[in-house]
Amino acid sequence: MRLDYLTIFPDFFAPLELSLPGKAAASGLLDFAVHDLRDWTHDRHRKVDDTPYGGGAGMVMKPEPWGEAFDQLLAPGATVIFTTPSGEPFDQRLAEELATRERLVFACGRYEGIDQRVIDHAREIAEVREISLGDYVLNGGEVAALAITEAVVRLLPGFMGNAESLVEESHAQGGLLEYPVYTKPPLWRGHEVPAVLRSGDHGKVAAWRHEQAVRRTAERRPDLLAPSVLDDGTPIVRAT
Ligand SMILES: COc1cc(COC(=O)c2cn[nH]c2)cc(-c2cccnc2)c1
Repeated sequence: MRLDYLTIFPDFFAPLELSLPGKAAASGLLDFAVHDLRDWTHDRHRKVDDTPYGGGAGMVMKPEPWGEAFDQLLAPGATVIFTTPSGEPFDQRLAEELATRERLVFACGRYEGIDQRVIDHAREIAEVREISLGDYVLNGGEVAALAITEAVVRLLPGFMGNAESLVEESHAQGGLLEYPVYTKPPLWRGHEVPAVLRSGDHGKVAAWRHEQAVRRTAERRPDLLAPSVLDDGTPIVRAT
């Protein structure tokens, strides 16, 4: 998989040098490049933003630098990801879908956003996904791009040392939250490890873990348990 990042803060992605296992990058499993959007400006001030048509506070990112950057980066088969509060919600299912792509180009917006024509133009030449990390506003799309990168890359074959742990993870096991986990010592500051986990009875351990996952999900994320459609397929719309 090839990953490209377009940003006015390229240093934001320095952690990728640390976090993406060196062997993976070296073994050709993964290749990435960070690009400074200002490299596609031609004025003395390397201007990337301007005032919004229609007025209003803040600045909007100009279309020209993005267009020239895309001309260079959007090889056939690329998927462009705009990280934005107005995007589709990112979840494990979407991570699994993105992990099937050959090339992801992250377009990290700043200010009040990117001129809409950039997204409209990108849709004419590539697969485009507008993705939100959550219902909050960040100053830029870089943090979301890093989070999405980590969730996707760890799903690629050969990345997780112990592929078995991927299978067991929550949001993959029928959408239940993860059960509580324990390790040595058996007693710590007056807290004991649940006896069942030390019983050696794998059946009982599995049952206990499932029960804990269901209980935790019911307490913290009842929305994950509630059906979204009626038996006849009619979508259930919940009053918020
Ligand atoms: C303040 O307005 C914004 C902020 C951001 C930064 O990203 C987030 O805040 C975010 C991302 N996932 N959850 C929140 C991006 C855009 C934007 C980007 C592209 C096209 N259009 C708009 C706009």
